[in-house]
Amino acid sequence: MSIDLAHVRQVMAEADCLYSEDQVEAAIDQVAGAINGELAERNPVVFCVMNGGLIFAGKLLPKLSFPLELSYLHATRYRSETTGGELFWKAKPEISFIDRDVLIIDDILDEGYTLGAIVDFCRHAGAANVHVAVLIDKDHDRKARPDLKADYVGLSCIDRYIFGYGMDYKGYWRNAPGIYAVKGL
Ligand SMILES: O=P(O)(O)OC[C@H]1O[C@H](OP(=O)(O)OP(=O)(O)O)[C@H](O)[C@@H]1O
Ligand SMILES: Nc1nc2[nH]cnc2c(=O)[nH]1
Repeated sequence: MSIDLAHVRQVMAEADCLYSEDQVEAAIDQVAGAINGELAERNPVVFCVMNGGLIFAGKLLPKLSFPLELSYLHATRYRSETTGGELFWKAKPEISFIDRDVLIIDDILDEGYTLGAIVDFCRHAGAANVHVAVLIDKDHDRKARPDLKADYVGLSCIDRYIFGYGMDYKGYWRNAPGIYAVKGL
């Protein structure tokens, strides 16, 4: 499907900045401090959830001051759309984590279907403990499992479609240096 780049540029030009780069970086520092305080002795296997978790993981990991193993997994339900559908596994974890602590890093906890499925998968596959870090938690009452909380949350946001810092608008602007809400969404 071809995409109208002029439209993609216009979305950025008209977007509302919810968090500046400095604010996001400060939130990442806080998350790193909390993880350093709690997981330093737990020898975790860390999984970055592609694609959205990439920037957050890339910024967060160098701030973690203990040895860890890193890999990725890829589960998606938005697939460049602005509403979610069926969860689709593109890549399951390859490093064994049986009886290990697992830390999942993702960009956003929105309705929570994605993280719920990932956490269930890790638990059923034998993880001793599953910890979740998200850059941002969207505030609404449509959570799939209200009991499913992230252990580490950088920021929270209003119920709008957001992009930047790993989060896309129709596949673009994951590189935006702040967190922005699309005008009208
Ligand atoms: O809480 P939920 O409503 O399930 O949504 C959150 C998920 O949606 C996004 O992934 P997406 O499916 O867009 O894939 P992407 O990471 O490649 O952008 C995001 O990265 C989270 O993994
Ligand atoms: N880019 C982006 N991805 C999402 N996945 C779930 N919610 C969102 C959102 O608001 N923005």
